[in-house]
Amino acid sequence: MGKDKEYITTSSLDDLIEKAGGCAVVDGGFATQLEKHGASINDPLWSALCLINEPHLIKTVHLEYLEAGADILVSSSYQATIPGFLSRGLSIENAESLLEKSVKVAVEARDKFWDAVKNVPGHSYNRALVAASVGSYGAYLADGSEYSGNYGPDVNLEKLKDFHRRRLQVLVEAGPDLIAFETIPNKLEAQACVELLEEENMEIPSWICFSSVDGENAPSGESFKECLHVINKSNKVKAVGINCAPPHFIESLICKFKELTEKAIVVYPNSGEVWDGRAKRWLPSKCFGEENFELFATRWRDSGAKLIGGCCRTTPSTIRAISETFKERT
Ligand SMILES: C[S+](C)CC[C@H](N)C(=O)O
Ligand SMILES: N[C@@H](CCS)C(=O)O
Ligand SMILES: [Zn+2]
Repeated sequence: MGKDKEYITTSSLDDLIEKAGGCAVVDGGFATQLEKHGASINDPLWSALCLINEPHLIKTVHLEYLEAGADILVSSSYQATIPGFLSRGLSIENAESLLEKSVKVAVEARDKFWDAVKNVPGHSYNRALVAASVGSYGAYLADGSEYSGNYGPDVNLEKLKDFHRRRLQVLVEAGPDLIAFETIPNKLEAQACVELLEEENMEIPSWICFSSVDGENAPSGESFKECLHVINKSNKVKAVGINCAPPHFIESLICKFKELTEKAIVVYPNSGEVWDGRAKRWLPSKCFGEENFELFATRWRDSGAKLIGGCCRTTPSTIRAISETFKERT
């Protein structure tokens, strides 16, 4: 009986973590790697502009992260939203089809890569999972508010649920393995995500990641204790953590999260550079260089994180270093 229950509640995400030796590797900055290929994304749609202008680059970037050893690909939909696309003159049908495309391209890249490597003797890859990226409302606003959590007095729970609902439905219909809520900056939006997962009866696992600008709290100033209290009530959320925050915040946040939740912990920090939302550019990190990333990643793994990768300004070389370091130790 105990075994049956265990079997039934095991998700594809748990399986992957186990196959990866206890800690799976998430990919790195999608937008960052697009830019390395010359994509211009200084735009309110940011990385989602590529879905319109340069869709061929999306698959290239996904394949580069797979080749580097990513166990999980995060799709190109972070800043892809129906209102965002409508404001560019696209129809609802076109907007939805671009959302669908963001997942399908990632699935195609995963399948192509896996077909090529699965029978190669001695290969060290896992069949990757595709996470549909759901960026925060602040990402859509394109004013840097995913790092402040300040949505103003007019944004309430229902408005956030309305904003996320249709996009989530379309992304999930396209067939990802999981849902990745990214850079959630406040408790209200975490609540909206949790309620939507229940109301829409989502059957694939989700993770919810917060940003953090002080290394202790959500960007809104609300404590992670409050934020995780909301998330712990949901069985649909399988992992919770931090993305796109500086790497030197991560170890202590993992320790904090371990006290606040039984869920798996996911961390994929940025390079430590700081986003200037007005100028739309990254400002240099004061105390972090990319060369340290895999050493930090080992400490995050030893602290108990089960999903580790990179966010903005990290690249396939960051992910390769993490993947190789982890594989040496398993
Ligand atoms: C993760 S941030 C660097 C993405 C871009 C931001 N939402 C903006 O549009 O300004
Ligand atoms: N995964 C996103 C960034 C999240 S902050 C992207 O690179 O498009
Ligand atoms: Zn990021």
